[in-house]
Amino acid sequence: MNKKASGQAGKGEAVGIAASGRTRDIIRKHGFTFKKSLGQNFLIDQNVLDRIIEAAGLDETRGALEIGPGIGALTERLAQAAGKVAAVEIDRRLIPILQDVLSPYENVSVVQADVLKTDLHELWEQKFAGCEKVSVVANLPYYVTTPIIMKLLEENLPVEHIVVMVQKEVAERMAASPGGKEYGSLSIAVQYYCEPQIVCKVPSGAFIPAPNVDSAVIKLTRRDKPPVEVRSAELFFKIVQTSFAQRRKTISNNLTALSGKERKAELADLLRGCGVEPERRAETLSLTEFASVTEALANAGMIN
Ligand SMILES: C[S@@+](CC[C@H](N)C(=O)[O-])C[C@H]1O[C@@H](n2cnc3c(N)ncnc32)[C@H](O)[C@@H]1O
Repeated sequence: MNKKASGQAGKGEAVGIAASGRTRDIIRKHGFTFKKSLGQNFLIDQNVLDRIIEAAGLDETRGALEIGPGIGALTERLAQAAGKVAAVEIDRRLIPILQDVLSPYENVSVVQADVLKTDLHELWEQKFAGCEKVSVVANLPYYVTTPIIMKLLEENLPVEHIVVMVQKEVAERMAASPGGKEYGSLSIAVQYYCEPQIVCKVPSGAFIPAPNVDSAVIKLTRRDKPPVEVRSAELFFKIVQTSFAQRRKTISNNLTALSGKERKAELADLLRGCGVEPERRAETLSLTEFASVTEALANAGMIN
């Protein structure tokens, strides 16, 4: 197995395709049929697998949690690179195929479950005892990308990196800076907990069946502490969500939902005090500005 990354793509560039017939052979052997409703687009490209494994930075002291192993193309590579691997797959039909494909590896355990209904803290304790660090590495089912990412971020799991394949536009939203249309509450949530880096863009031909959208691999490195100080993450995200409630409205108009119309003038003064003109839109505010606004509104008793 070639472990060396062969694609030369730099940050965010498209990676070259090197399709493998192995996935097709396994699918044929087991007579597997894809379920679109479960986001089943299997990765058949060796260059992309190389890039994911390289970005995850695994070794025998580290663990990897894979969400949605499919027929195990990435799982096999994780088993070779990490000390322990746990893979959570919702589709029961894939379990015997995974048992067959992964039979040479003693360090992999497959769990049949919906990851969104799984107690990940318990899974961590059961599957990763003795691992120094654990990363999440996956080609995510696109229909549930955001709920999975938010679960991983909000549950405060001891994750080192999250290296995931997602729809290209979603990767761009996660990594976006203030001022553009991609920047929104997902960017802020991701950047509050992690440092994002787009590893490579991936064309639809890297999968079978080919999805209708382009994809990208993104690496999220968990921060030791958030880049801004707020009295409570819950209040901070309440301000962010409310500020983006209607993107075309000004921040002042959106935040009136919290302050009440009768305190609109006071709200405008508070925003100015934070260096934020009330006519600005949420998409122009940095994390630091959202943190200042959170503190000002909390001090004024406009949110609790
Ligand atoms: C995009 S495919 C990736 C398959 C494989 N890892 C690969 O790269 O070829 C997504 C996988 O996630 C599984 N899946 C979908 N929803 C899931 C959920 N809620 N929990 C766990 N697995 C899920 C699908 O059955 C499928 O195997």
